[in-house]
Amino acid sequence: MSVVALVPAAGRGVRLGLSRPKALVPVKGESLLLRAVRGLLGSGCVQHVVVASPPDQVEVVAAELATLPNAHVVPGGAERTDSVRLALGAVAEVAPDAHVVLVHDAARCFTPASMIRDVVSAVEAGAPAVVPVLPVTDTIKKVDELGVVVETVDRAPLRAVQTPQGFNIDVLRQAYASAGDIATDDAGLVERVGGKVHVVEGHPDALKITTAFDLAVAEAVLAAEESSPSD
Ligand SMILES: Nc1ccn([C@@H]2O[C@H](COP(=O)(O)OP(=O)(O)OP(=O)(O)O)[C@@H](O)[C@H]2O)c(=O)n1
Ligand SMILES: C[C@](O)(CO)[C@H](O)COP(=O)(O)O
Repeated sequence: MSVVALVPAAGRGVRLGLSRPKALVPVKGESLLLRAVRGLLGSGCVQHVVVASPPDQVEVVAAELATLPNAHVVPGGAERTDSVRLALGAVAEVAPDAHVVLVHDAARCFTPASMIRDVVSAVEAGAPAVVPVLPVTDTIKKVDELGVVVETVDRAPLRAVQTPQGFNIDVLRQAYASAGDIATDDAGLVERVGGKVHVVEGHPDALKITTAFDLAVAEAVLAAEESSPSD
């Protein structure tokens, strides 16, 4: 039995605004993707990784990961969900004995190993689906189409969701087979087919690098971790 991680990395990074796909953008000389995949394989609980690459960059991405054993590359799709679906389709060949599947954004490349292990452990303990979460710290308001506040939402039960998200592999396959096409995260598809999604504690270091500001934050996180490694 093995754990396989799917890494959707086929996005263009429009909000980051650089000339290359976001996953290939370097932070201190190493790409987000290389850092993310090495983090998964180095966590000690992931045996295989399937990366969904920008379709026109498959060879570049394969070369980027050439030093990592058990990292496989497939062409991604137009939306994140399409990329995950394509990577999931490769699992039967790449890791036929997989019982747990993680889905992890290349853009969350500083995720602590302990958080990856927590997600895997929760699935192995019997949860069909697991997401790491953080409490919401801002006040949250609903606004109408005119930009007027209609409600202040009680934030106590709200959580911001990170990746890796972990699944019993049959549960994720069933969700992708029957839940329809678009969701902003993979657990959302499981929810749609009535599956129970459990939570574990997330971590601020698992931020999703989306904007130039996030990239600057990532540089700072890396500098801090290099000066006092915790994992
Ligand atoms: N068609 C897509 C779109 C996104 N992703 C991946 O999904 C993750 C989360 O998406 P996001 O952070 O929004 O990345 P981008 O889509 O690249 O960003 P943007 O929306 O700014 O273009 C990223 O690792 C991204 O590469 C993907 O594999 N396939
Ligand atoms: C999957 C995700 O990272 C969970 O927070 C997030 O939903 C991805 O959203 P994006 O709009 O594709 O960046």
